[in-house]
Amino acid sequence: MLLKKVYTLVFIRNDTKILLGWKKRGFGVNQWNGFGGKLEPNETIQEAAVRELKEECCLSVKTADLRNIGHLEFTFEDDPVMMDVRVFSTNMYEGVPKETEEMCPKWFDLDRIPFDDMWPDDKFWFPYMLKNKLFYAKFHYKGFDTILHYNIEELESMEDFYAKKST
Ligand SMILES: COc1nc(N)nc2c1ncn2[C@H]1C[C@H](O)[C@@H](COP(=O)(O)OP(=O)(O)OP(=O)(O)O)O1
Repeated sequence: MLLKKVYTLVFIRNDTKILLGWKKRGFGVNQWNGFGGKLEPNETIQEAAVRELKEECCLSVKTADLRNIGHLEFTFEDDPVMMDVRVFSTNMYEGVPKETEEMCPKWFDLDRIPFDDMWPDDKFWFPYMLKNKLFYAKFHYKGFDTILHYNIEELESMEDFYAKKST
């Protein structure tokens, strides 16, 4: 049986650029990614997303300005934990991105995303995000470099997706 752990993943972007962070420690170290992490007790997913963004690159966002744009599930061979990742995006934020002990932020042009230095799954679902399509994707890894199989689908509505998932 799989144990589920919920994570957030936030992308700050506008029509031409996206903010990524270079992970300096922990899971996914030495790769670019969005900003996020595990939920703390008694925290909503949106609250966790806001907190992790602030902790990792010093930007402030309001929960109401976060748009849930996708859902990712990651499993790893011989590991009973499924990572359940809620993906958010916004162009509404306050502050200037700053390096922290966990992440070093940098803006990238949307046509120059550094996929060679990112999780291998990103190249499959980023195109949905960049075209403003909602998505649900599952990836099963062997180790951290090899995707054994995956599935990705476009969604009409995140609300309908979560409503169906909970039944
Ligand atoms: C496996 O593929 C993944 N791809 C992408 N793009 N992002 C992933 C993948 N697996 C995990 N993530 C995301 C989900 C989270 O945003 C972070 C991992 O969070 P982390 O382990 O750093 O959580 P924290 O609560 O910040 O951990 P600390 O206890 O170290 O602060 O990566």
